[in-house]
Amino acid sequence: MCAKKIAVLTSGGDAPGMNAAVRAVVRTAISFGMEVYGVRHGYNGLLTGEVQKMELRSVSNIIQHGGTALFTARSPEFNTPEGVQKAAAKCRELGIDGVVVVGGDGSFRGARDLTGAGVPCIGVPGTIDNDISSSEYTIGYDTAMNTAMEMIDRIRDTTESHDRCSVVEVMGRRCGDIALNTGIAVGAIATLVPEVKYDFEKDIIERIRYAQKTGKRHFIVVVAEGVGHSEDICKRIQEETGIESRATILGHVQRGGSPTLRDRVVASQMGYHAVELLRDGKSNRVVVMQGERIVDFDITEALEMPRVFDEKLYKISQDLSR
Ligand SMILES: Nc1ncnc2c1ncn2[C@@H]1O[C@H](COP(=O)(O)OP(=O)(O)O)[C@@H](O)[C@H]1O
Ligand SMILES: O=P(O)(O)OC[C@H]1O[C@](O)(COP(=O)(O)O)[C@@H](O)[C@@H]1O
Ligand SMILES: [Mg+2]
Repeated sequence: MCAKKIAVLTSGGDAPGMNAAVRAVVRTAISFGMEVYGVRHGYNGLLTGEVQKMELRSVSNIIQHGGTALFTARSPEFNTPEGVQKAAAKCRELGIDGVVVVGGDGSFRGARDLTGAGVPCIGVPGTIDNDISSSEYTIGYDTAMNTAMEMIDRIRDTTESHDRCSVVEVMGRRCGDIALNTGIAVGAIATLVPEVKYDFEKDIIERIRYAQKTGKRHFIVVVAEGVGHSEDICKRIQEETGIESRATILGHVQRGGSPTLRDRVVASQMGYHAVELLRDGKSNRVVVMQGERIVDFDITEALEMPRVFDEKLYKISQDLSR
């Protein structure tokens, strides 16, 4: 059945570009003659009925803003069989026959369960981590990496002035993509990612010593959040090399800020595609990027796809940082 009255929500960690996705869903739905509702605070809004009708102007002036105008949440109540049934009942009560969920892997599991409870859902990947295995790209990733790069460039100015070593922790719970890319972009001497086991002596100390011999006097080590222990790593570097060292955890600064052009455009394409799917009577699909094209997969199959770590990019990062 083709959806006539749809809802859109943002869920999990916010990501720059989520607003562009919401705007695209709302305006596409209206141009297809559908009614569209905005759900606040992620799945929590479906449980409490925090739902409002959206018009063309409801999404004016948000495309350039970070965060999510619909707010977001991690909802423990929804993450139970009873919670999913309660949310499905609320959708039926409101006459909502399709939901676009903008979020990460956790949110997609929720979308799969809600579809199972009778409410057709479409997932749109919005997370800075780029950890959705079925998609080459997730909304917010480009902005977050550029923010991390700019912050580390600043750290480098002061690190260089003092001939120090800076250990910088970037976000990425189970995924080293932000670390790997920013590590290359800032010329880190070592980059630690959760996908590759590291040896402290070989992968950090020996690299620093070799570069010291060739005249290098300041060092940046990038550590993914999923590897952690950046304070300890920093202390050990200072103890073993005698180089004065400082640790910085970049944290949530990476999740905020105005989305880059890439995030705004990809979010617009993905939001549009999601509404096309609901218009065509599809459900339990996730919108993804494959080879720079926007396509879709079954959510359940997409969630089972293994993540592919870019070994070649990792090798490049190793060979260039000397
Ligand atoms: N296995 C699951 N089944 C149903 N709902 C889930 C599941 N995992 C997560 N969710 C819902 O999705 C929300 C967002 O997931 P989370 O993992 O926190 O963020 P993200 O979507 O960014 O990965 C959770 O708070 C929960 O309500
Ligand atoms: O803001 P919170 O809830 O502490 O979550 C932090 C986590 O969210 C992220 O920023 C994004 O992850 P999700 O997209 O899975 O929410 C991770 O990089 C980080 O580990
Ligand atoms: Mg996640």
